[in-house]
Amino acid sequence: MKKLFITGTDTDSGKTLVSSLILKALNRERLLTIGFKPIGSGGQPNPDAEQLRQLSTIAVPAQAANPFCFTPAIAPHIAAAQAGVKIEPAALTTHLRQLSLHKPDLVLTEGAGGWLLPINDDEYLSDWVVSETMDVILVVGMKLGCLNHALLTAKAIAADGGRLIGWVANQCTQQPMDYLHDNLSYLKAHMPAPCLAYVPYHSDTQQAEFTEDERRALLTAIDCNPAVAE
Ligand SMILES: Nc1ncnc2c1ncn2[C@@H]1O[C@H](COP(=O)(O)OP(=O)(O)OP(=O)(O)O)[C@@H](O)[C@H]1O
Ligand SMILES: C[C@H](N)[C@H](N)CCCCCC(=O)O
Ligand SMILES: [Mg+2]
Repeated sequence: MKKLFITGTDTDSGKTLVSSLILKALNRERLLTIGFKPIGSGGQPNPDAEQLRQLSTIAVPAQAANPFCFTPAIAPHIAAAQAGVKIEPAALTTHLRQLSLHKPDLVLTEGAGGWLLPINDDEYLSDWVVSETMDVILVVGMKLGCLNHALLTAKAIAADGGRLIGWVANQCTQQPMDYLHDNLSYLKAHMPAPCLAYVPYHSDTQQAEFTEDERRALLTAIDCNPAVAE
């Protein structure tokens, strides 16, 4: 079972949208997929988890797809403390193992916020991701400030011992950022992993899909040979 983790340069950078595009691309290869949002804040049920559940080929209950679910749209460790819950890495692993019993080819785990998300007073989600040896894809929300956010995140992933296999540029604002092309070129030259896709702004995100080349780049990055999967 492959374990893919989707992180972002920030909250609202486009992790759920890009996760959805990845699931759509993998589903076309008839791979068995489960979308997992272990920790979510901002709604019950969590809207991200529900979106990923709809695009997963294996159906799992809402609670299994999003075991730590908090209503207020605040940092999850604060919401957890308010609810009298402590989020611990061992529990995250238990929930992931439960999903593995469905025998998926791939579990796509969406983070919350960015790479260094506190899960309690002492621990970060990123440490659990590294301990689970997940492949990481970084979603870069293309807006002013993203160069620093993308480069810092890539540095942190490497320093933590994580495996960044690629990044996706996501035009997360309706008005494209100024000098988009120059910013993209800079990141392509300086990020330590390949750019797998550029996602333009979509007025209807449900219609969004990767191009054929992007789908192939993704399958190569996660080491899924289409010929074998078909
Ligand atoms: N390329 C895009 N085109 C149109 N809308 C977008 C695009 N990227 C992001 N959005 C919109 O911006 C909002 C934030 O995107 P998204 O929910 O994917 O971010 P996120 O990183 O998953 O946030 P969170 O940290 O809450 O999980 C959503 O309403 C989404 O539809
Ligand atoms: C509510 C929001 N959309 C996300 N679900 C949670 C973002 C947490 C960010 C924590 C932080 O880094 O400050
Ligand atoms: Mg999301």
